[in-house]
Amino acid sequence: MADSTPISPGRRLRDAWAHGPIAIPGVFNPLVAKMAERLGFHAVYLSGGALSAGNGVPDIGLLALTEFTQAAQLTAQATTLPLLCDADTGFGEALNVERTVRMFESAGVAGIHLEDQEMPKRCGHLSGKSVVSAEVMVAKIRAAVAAKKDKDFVVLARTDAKGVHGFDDAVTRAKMYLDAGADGIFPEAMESREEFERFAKAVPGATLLANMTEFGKSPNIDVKALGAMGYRLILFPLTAFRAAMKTAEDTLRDLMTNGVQTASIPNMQTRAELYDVLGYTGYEERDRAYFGG
Ligand SMILES: C[C@](O)(C(=O)O)[C@H](CC(=O)O)C(=O)O
Ligand SMILES: [Mg+2]
Repeated sequence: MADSTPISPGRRLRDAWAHGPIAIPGVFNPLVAKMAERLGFHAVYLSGGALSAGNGVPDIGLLALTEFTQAAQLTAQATTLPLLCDADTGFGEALNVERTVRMFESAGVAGIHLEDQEMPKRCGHLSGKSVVSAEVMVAKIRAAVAAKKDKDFVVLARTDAKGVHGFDDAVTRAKMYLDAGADGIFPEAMESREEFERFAKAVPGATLLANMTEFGKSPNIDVKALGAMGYRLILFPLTAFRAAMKTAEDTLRDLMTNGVQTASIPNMQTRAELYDVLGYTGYEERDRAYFGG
């Protein structure tokens, strides 16, 4: 008899990168997740930076775990794609991390990344960060691995150590984090193509994530080239967010200046396009069918 167990989100994320490398776009709301699915992406990402900025606060660990998991749940429900979530520093210490993992997992998320920054954390591409000891981070990873119900739920360890203690410490930490049970490593803020390459060689065989955020310390490298270096998950955390915010500002400026939005209309998603992504007609058809029509 065929196994009817549904494939878990974590399993789907692992399967996606096994065929990888995959581009994982940050989706700053559930509608954007639907768009990404339609465009053929294999996974989507909930960025702490975008979630924070979208709610009007900087990315320094101000939003609560429940605010993250609520956004994650709505996003996961909007798409069949596996959702990778930013879990910042885990919302506390090792015991908090247990609960963090349980909450993200029950929100329907495929996996998270946890970072080794000290609070208040900041964007990994800013200077002046500090990191906790490797031992503290190892404890958090052990707690995360112990807490997951689905063995395929993905726990990636991000190290911000490169910008604090240098490249070698990032490599040492990566190895410790893998030994502690992390499924892969996110080396934050590599500063050149050569550093991305060197890191991949220093941690052979590991599942690696490359963060292609804009206006930071890393160069923008394409998915194919990063794949050839050994990276499997290529993150574009704020790409669509930054573009959308720029368009929003331009549109509001146009309206403010001209008292009418006509010039901005060509930049807009149309009503028909919106309803198409939402599957609006399907709702109407089902409603009629429930009434026997
Ligand atoms: C990946 C990241 O953690 C995020 O929240 O999206 C950020 C991205 C950014 O601020 O550019 C980070 O790299 O710290
Ligand atoms: Mg973040």
